[in-house]
Amino acid sequence: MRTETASAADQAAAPRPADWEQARSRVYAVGLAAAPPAVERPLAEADGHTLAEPLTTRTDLPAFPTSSVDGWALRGAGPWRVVGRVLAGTTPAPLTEDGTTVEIATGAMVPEGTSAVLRVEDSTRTPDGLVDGVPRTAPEWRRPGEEASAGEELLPAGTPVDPAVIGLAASCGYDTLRVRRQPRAALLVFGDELLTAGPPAAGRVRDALGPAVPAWLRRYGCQVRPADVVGPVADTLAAHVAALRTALADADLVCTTGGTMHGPVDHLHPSLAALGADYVVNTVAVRPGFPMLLARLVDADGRVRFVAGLPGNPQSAVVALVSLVAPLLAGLAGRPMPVLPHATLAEPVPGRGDYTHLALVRLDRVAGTAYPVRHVGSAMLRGLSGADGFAVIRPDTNGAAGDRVPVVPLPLLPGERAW
Ligand SMILES: Nc1nc2c(c(=O)[nH]1)N[C@H]1C(S)=C(S)[C@@H](COP(=O)(O)OP(=O)(O)OC[C@H]3O[C@@H](n4cnc5c(N)ncnc54)[C@H](O)[C@@H]3O)O[C@H]1N2
Ligand code: MOO
Repeated sequence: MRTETASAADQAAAPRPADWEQARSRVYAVGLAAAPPAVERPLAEADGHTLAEPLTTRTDLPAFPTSSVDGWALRGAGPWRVVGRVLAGTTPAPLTEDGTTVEIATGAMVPEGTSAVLRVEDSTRTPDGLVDGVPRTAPEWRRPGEEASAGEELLPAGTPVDPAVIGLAASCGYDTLRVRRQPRAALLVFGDELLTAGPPAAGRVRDALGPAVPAWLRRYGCQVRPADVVGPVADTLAAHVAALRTALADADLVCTTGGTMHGPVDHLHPSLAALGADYVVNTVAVRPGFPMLLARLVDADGRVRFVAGLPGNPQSAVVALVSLVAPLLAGLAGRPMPVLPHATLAEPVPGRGDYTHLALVRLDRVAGTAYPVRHVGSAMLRGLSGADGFAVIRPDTNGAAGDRVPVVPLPLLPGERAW
């Protein structure tokens, strides 16, 4: 991948912005190539990780013939003489004689020799204590391998581990899973004009990204410790380089906010040059957020770390998260490239010339339509707080009502935007 990058020192202040889709593919590929080695995690700690190997079942599922009802395991024709009882969790003796039965509990192993299972509610007792009744035609037990055969692949490597996956892994015999650990991220907020408390005033704005970006990063499956959120970092090159070095010691990914341009106190590019970083992407042909960047550092021992430069305008920073950071993290976790869902535009959305336009939209999930929201300036967060994601208007096009367009979703949780 080294050929795809250019050293920070080499690139001039006005590099050619990368096409938005190409930038996404490139950062994903570079992330995948740098995915950290697999680790073993107990099932109870595996949620949110990613399968490093396919999940193959260790036994047939179910592993033994299992009664699905409470009733009677019967052999031959009835009425049947009761010769015992089998509860879940034991290996029963075979039923060897026609006309005999054992009482059986749901989940118990069906004795060898059983020809049918009769539900308790379908059974009666004869005056002399025999069991009588007519078994239902549908089988009342689960056959071994009905759900899966031993050794069968149930889920591919790269599958995000969620509670359903954890339950499946437990049911087919796993105590631990080999997973990719969650990437560790840090955040440096640049701009010592920023206020970290109270209302904005006197030319100073509140830092809106220090509190929000770590929460977005965690939703993308990163670990971000509170101590790894630092800022505002003083507006000097030395302070920027020092803060980056410290953050890079532990993190796989350091996100920075602000300073992506080339103003008098924009020190990100010179800092990357000082650290010997390569650009994976240096500016993207997207509005808003074009100054976004992703740089890579490779240690002498081959350890790879990334710096994602998020523009200072708050909505632009989020555009950079969904555009570059999300595919990078998918790659680092060994997950597939995120597939973008599509929606039908309910209203026209203008294009942005030869740049991709990411336009905040609210989705009507039932109808599959996307409504542009208001208050969407790159310095604003009001529109974002009511949006589900960004409609993608490709370069040199305008979005007309009725057009099907890709949507980059925000990593929202169930229940959010339900109002
Ligand atoms: N001469 C040019 N100037 C600018 C251009 C351009 O093309 N030519 N592009 C503009 C665009 S687009 C963006 S985006 C910004 C990117 O600037 P930086 O990443 O260098 O960010 P700053 O200059 O530090 O800040 C920009 C803006 O955002 C506010 N800000 C910064 N950090 C935060 C924060 N944590 N929370 C809330 N608001 C923040 C800051 O006060 C500025 O208003 O450059 C344009 N300039
Ligand atoms: O690209 Mo800037 O991010 O338009 O505000």
